Amino acid sequence: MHAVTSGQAPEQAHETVSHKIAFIGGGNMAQALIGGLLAQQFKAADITVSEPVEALHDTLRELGVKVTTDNQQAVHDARVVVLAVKPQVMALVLEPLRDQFKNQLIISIAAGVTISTLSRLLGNYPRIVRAMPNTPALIQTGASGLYATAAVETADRALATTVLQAAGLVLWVEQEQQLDAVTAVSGSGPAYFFYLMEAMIQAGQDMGLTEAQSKALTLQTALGAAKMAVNSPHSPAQLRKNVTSPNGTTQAAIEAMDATQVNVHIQQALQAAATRSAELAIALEHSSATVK
Ligand SMILES: NC(=O)C1=CN([C@@H]2O[C@H](COP(=O)(O)OP(=O)(O)OC[C@H]3O[C@@H](n4cnc5c(N)ncnc54)[C@H](O)[C@@H]3O)[C@@H](O)[C@H]2O)C=CC1
Ligand SMILES: O=C(O)[C@@H]1CCC=N1
Repeated sequence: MHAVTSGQAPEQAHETVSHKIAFIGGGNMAQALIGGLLAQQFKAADITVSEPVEALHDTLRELGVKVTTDNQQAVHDARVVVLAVKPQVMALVLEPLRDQFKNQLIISIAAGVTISTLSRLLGNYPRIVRAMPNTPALIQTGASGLYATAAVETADRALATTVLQAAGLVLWVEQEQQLDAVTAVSGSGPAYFFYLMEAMIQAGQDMGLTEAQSKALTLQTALGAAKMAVNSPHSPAQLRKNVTSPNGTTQAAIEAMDATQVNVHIQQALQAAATRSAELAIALEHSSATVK
């Protein structure tokens, strides 16, 4: 795995980029990515979202983008098409689009849907990049893993990098299978930190803080720890040791976590995410039917 680019908002943030981008699906992840694009160098007028759920249209229109329910219309003039629907409906969504792609770069963000499945569903269309972003894209603090076959040209790779870089860190992987690990670590990753926050907020309340107090302390601590880990020359392991005074309170907490093998459980949880990503790939590989 190698980094093509890293860091947060790109340096050229205020230059306008004029590429027509169509999103098929306007749900959570599409909205997060659009938030990143709009905060960077992309124009709302160049973005079209096709979303069948009318209840989402007002939210999408508030972003300033064009909204439609017609997937074919959305992709027609686009330079980039982002497939942002659930893996389980990808086959149904792509079937009517099969003959609609001429020069568009397709970026699929669907977990576990392989390039070969996408290409097959689109009649061997070659210009496809798979990406696995995450929801902090909304605040340009996302992390995306990208993969494309050797058939995808440098210019298309660069364009995919530009689009996803508007959301934060971009890493290209050299093997498609590595996207299962990316999905487990960063795609689903925000949920693990939110889970830890939930548990810490509850623990603070159980020990006598109000919910507001416990939440404020937990969130600021998460922010501080993340910023330290990103900016420090030391590893997370060293930073943890720095907090841990001999026979102190942190040692008591870490010993309690080690006693119940919290680290092993976290590794098992990420493995479950990667396994599910691989399962989706297998289920969709030969089928055009929906998958559970
Ligand atoms: N939510 C997350 O944190 C991440 C999600 N992903 C991937 O992004 C994709 C979308 O996930 P979410 O945004 O969370 O789901 P979501 O359910 O919020 O959004 C999917 C949208 O697709 C729309 N849709 C359904 N059928 C459609 C059709 N025929 N044509 C156009 N749109 C249609 C739905 O109405 C829905 O609004 C999934 O494939 C997921 O694996 C990837 C990275 C992170
Ligand atoms: O839970 C999911 O399937 C999606 C993919 C990564 C994050 N959310």
